[in-house]
Amino acid sequence: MMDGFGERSLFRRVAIIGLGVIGGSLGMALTQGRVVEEVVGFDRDPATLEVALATHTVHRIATDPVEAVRGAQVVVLATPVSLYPALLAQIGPALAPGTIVTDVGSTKRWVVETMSSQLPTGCFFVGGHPMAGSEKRGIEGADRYLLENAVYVLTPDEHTDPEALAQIEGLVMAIGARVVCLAPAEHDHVVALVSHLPHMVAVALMETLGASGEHRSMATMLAAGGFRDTTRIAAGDPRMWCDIAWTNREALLAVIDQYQASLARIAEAIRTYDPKREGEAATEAAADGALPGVGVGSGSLGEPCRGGSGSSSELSTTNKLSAVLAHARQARLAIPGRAKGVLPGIHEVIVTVADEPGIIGKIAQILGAQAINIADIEILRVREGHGGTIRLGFAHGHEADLAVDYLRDAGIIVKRI
Ligand SMILES: NC(=O)C1=CN([C@@H]2O[C@H](COP(=O)(O)OP(=O)(O)OC[C@H]3O[C@@H](n4cnc5c(N)ncnc54)[C@H](O)[C@@H]3O)[C@@H](O)[C@H]2O)C=CC1
Ligand SMILES: O=C(O)C(=O)Cc1ccc(O)cc1
Repeated sequence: MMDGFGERSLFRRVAIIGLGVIGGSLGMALTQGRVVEEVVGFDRDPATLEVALATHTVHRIATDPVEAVRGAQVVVLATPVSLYPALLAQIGPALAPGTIVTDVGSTKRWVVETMSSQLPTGCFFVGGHPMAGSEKRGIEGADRYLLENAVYVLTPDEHTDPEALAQIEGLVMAIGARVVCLAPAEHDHVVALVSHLPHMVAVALMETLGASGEHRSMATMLAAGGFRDTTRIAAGDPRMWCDIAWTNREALLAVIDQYQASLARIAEAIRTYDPKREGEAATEAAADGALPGVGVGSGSLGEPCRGGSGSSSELSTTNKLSAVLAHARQARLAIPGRAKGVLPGIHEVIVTVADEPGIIGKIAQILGAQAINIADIEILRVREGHGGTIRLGFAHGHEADLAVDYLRDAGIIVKRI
C-alpha cells in the first residue's frame, strides 16, 4: 500500500462517508496534512458536499457512496453508527480485496461485531473512536485541528488483521492524534463512564431545570460557570445520542445504576449531616488523602484512599458529607491534564491573565519568538472584566520550563503544574 505515491503520502485514496464534525475534521486533517494522495468524500446532504469541496475538506466529492469507495484503500464511516449496516450493504460489492474499512463511532462492541460479520471476504475492519468532538453538528462544526493531539482509540479484537491495524495506526498518527488500543467491550465500559454517563447526567440536569416551574427563567439567568460547564454537552445531537444509548445500552445502564446509588448515598449524607459533629481535623486529613475509607456508607465513591490507619467506620458515621466531598475533590484534582497518564505526557503550565484584548496573541508571540511550540491550549476560566486562566501544553518538559521563564520575564503570572 505504501508504494511511493508522493514522498509523504501513506495512502493513495481514502474515502470518507459522512462529512460532519468528525468526518469533516478528519478530511481537513488528511488533505491539509497531505497524508493521502486523494480524499474522496460522500455525504447524503448536498449542501455539505458543496461546503466540503469549497473548504478543501476533501479533494473530490462523489454523488453516491459506491462511487466514493471505488479504488479507495481505506474507507472511513463517519455517520451515526446505526446507519453503518445499510451503508456497508451498499458499498460492500464495490470494495476491492484488501480494502480496510474503519469508523469513528462512539461505541465499539456492537459496531465491531456487526461490521465484521457483514464485511466482504478479503476486506478488513478496524474499529476507531477519536476522543474529541463537540456538541456541534455538521460540517460547520468541523475543525482541522480537532483531532490533533487527541486520544484516538482503536479497538482490535482476536479477528483483527495486524497489518490492517498497523495501517490505520499509521493514518491516525499521521494526523497528529495519539493511538490507544482497547478491546471493544473495555472501550464501551470506559466511555460509558467518562462520556455516555456524563452526557445523560447533563441531560438530567437540564430536565431538572426545565421542571423547576416558576423558578426556571430566573435560574437560567443565574446559571453560572459550573452549571454551564456541566451541561454544555446536553446540546449534542439527539440522533447521535440515541444511537450511542442503543448500541451501548448494557454498559450505560450499569453505570447509570452506579450513579443513582451514588446520588442516593450523597442525599443520605446531606440528610444526616450535623455541623456540630463536624471534625475539622478529619476533613483536612481526608482532603490530604491521609484517611482511608472516605466513601459514603457501605459502598464507596470511586477507589477508597490507600494508606493511613484511621478508623473509617467512625468517619463514615460522623462525617459522611465532608468526607465524600473531600474525597471527590482529591480525586478530581488528581486527574491529570488532558491525555496524561495513558499517553506520552503533555507538559503543562497555567497562565493567569488580565482580561485584555490580544492577550492570547501576546503569549503565542512570546513563545513563538523563542521557537517554543504550544502543543495544546485550553481556556479554563474566563469572566468578562475579571481575566482568566489558560492551560498551555507542551510536548517536552524543557519547553514547559522555558515557557515559564519567558512568560514570567514578560510580567505574566505563570506556574508549572
Ligand atoms: N460529535 C462528536 O463529538 C463525536 C462523534 N463521534 C461519532 O462520529 C460519528 C459522526 O458524528 P458527527 O460527526 O458528530 O455527526 P454529524 O451530524 O456532525 O455528521 C454526520 C454526517 O453524516 C451525514 N450522513 C448521515 N447519514 C448519511 C448517509 N446515510 N450517508 C452519507 N452521509 C450521511 C450527515 O449529513 C452529516 O453530515 C458518529 O458515529 C458519532 O458517534 C465520535 C467522536 C466524537
Ligand atoms: O464535547 C465534548 O466534550 C465531548 O466529549 C464530545 C464527544 C462526544 C462523543 C464522543 O464519542 C466523544 C466526544
